Amino acid sequence: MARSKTSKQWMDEHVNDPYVKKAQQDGYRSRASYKLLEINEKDKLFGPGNIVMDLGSAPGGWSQVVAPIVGDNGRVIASDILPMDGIIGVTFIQGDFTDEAVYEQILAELGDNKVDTVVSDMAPNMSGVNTTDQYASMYLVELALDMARNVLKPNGSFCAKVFQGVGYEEYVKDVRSSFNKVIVRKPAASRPRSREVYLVAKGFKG
Ligand SMILES: C[S@@+](CC[C@H](N)C(=O)[O-])C[C@H]1O[C@@H](n2cnc3c(N)ncnc32)[C@H](O)[C@@H]1O
Repeated sequence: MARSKTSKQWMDEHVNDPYVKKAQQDGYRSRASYKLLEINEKDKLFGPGNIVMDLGSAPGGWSQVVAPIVGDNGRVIASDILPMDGIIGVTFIQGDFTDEAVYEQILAELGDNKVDTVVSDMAPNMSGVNTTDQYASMYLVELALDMARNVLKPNGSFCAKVFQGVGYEEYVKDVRSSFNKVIVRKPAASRPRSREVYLVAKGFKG
């Protein structure tokens, strides 16, 4: 009963959501595109010729934003546990990011290149149990930070979705230890009642 009420609420919200409508009009696969567009407008996360890694990329809304900006001289390496339809200029690797073999496959795809910006919009399937969900999501952002530390060029950038809750403050501190500047963003397209925020970290200390 409670469940069907929640799904109805979700469906009503989804149908009336201005970003869902806008995404359909603009040809974006996801309303999440508007979060990254807003963040990039403010924080200039990537530009022409950049190499960008997009973690938790499906269905592709963020890659669709990044690929035309980095252009023909740039590169986007995207990965998700779910399949993703192709996007010109984007190399996609499907697999579970917590699986070491997948992590290694992403590194292999990169070869000797270093990355200008790592973005992560990864979020686990929510079980509804707050502590379980919080631990699962913190684990994913910790792995994303680990990847960023491995692949970023000195002065590179990192942007990750993080849920405020247990472990959040420690995580922000950990990010601060590797970057010169860390800002917390809550884009307009992020639902107010969601505990998600986006950490934008610039100036990787290398
Ligand atoms: C909010 S969605 C990303 C939306 C995307 N940024 C876009 O604009 O289309 C979160 C994604 O994280 C992915 N994800 C969750 N757990 C993952 C894992 N263990 N490994 C890889 N991807 C994962 C989900 O499959 C989902 O596609």
